[in-house]
Amino acid sequence: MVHSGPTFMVMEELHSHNLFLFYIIPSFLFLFLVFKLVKRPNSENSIRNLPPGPRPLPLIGNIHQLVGSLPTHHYFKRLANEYGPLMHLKLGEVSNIIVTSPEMAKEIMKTHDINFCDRPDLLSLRLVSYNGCSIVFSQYGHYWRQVRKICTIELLSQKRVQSFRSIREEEVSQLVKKICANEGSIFNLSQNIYSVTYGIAARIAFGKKSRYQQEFISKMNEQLILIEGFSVADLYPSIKVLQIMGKSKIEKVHREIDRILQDIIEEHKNRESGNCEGEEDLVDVLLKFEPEKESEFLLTDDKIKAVIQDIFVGGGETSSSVVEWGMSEMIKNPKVMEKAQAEVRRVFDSKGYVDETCLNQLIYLKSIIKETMRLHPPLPLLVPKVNREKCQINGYEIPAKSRVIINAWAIGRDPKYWDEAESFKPERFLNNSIDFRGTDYEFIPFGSGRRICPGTAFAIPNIELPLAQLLYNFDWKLPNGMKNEELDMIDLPGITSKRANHLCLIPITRRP
Ligand code: HEM
Repeated sequence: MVHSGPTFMVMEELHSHNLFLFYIIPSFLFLFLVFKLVKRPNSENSIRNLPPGPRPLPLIGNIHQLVGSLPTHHYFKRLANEYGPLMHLKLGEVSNIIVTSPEMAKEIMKTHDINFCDRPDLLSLRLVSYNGCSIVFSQYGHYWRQVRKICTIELLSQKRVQSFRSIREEEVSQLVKKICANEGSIFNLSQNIYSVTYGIAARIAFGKKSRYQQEFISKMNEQLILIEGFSVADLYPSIKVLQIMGKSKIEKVHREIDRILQDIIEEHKNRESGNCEGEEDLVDVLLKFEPEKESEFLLTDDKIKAVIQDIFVGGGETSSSVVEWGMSEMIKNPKVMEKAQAEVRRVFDSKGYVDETCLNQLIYLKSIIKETMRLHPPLPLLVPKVNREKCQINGYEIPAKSRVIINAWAIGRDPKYWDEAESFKPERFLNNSIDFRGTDYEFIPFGSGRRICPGTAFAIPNIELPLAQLLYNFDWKLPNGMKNEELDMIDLPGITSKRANHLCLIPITRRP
């Protein structure tokens, strides 16, 4: 879901040497400096005992320590090695608290959870979420509770997820057919995995025959990229002119998405009056709460549009990333791949094809999926939180309204909690109760506490089914005589941790 995080998005912008950054910042820094020199000290100067962190420079704070070609979660991990699991970083004029241990994560998401349940109010996110009406970016309170409850019951429950089984099976079978047709040649698995999971999300959200599907997917991707590189204004919230200037590009894409979503809603409203029949999709479900209906809780069109985007990005982006990294790790670790293939083939050979009926028997595959999310959590920095009130954590003072970032990626690789932390060893999850439900703080790919991801039941079959199909039907090798160990595992700077380079493999169809 978009999962879009504020501060670290900004870092990606810096990595890509965004022109905006270089032209706009110098022009305003001078004015800002003068302004700050005249108007000091601010309230932050008077705060004592902040968590340790590198010394900030005037104006830019610690931004310079995060500039380079690596993703932001790598820099945060390096700095945490020096400054500890609760670290204070000043980025622009904003206080950030970076959390890098299970104990500190538990403090934030369990002990003090209710204080840390808000989200940062950022320019780009405000725009794309219709003023904070999406589940992921709404502030903690009545609206968030209601809209999350509707989605959990009506869309994300086990029963509902089960009802989407035929959609998943059809879409993944199409992928298998496409791969068969490309047997022996180089196949871009990354691209095709993303289009399958987005295809599933689109069908569940809009219904079978949406003519807008492709256009919507491509605009959403455009918006995600813009969100990632669009937050200079959010580093300097007090410079209002940056907020105004920052809007234009994202506003344009957002208007296009808005138009598509409004058309889809209108189409569904007409269909509701009896034109068409078919399975209930997400838009049908949300329209039950439109203001004309007799419901206790009402959703306007804008709110419906915000929620569709949540589900769409949540349903598409994150699951694809797990499938992509899972296949990458198995290519790099051929023994794991062989063992997984043997399991899938043993379970499904009597049937002769893979469907969802026996996915539960794939115990080793499930441990591969956990191990993949340990090393490559789709949202490496989760989704940032904000605390309403000042509080004490581990003896340090956390100022009110700090942006709190939890580095789940670094926690999953900490040798203090994991043997051979950097190695891909799915066996560690066999005969082991560690799970991603949010109570084992050394393994938190879905977050924890009140704002834990509500999409786990929805996500798991989206990951298991494609992986089982890829393992059952094909053997895989790297192109151009490349050796398994030569496959790079570089992640793209961004709020979601995709592979930087597409995974391209040669499929060989298995003929039992
Ligand atoms: C492997 C798949 C997924 C991963 C790893 C994942 C991870 C996350 C994480 C880390 C958060 C933030 C938790 C926090 O703030 O502590 C989140 C929030 C959220 N996710 Fe997911 N997610 C996945 C799939 C999905 C799916 C399939 C959906 C829906 C179809 C979904 C919908 C949401 C929503 C609506 C939120 C916002 C919750 C809130 O703020 O109350 N996610 N997800």
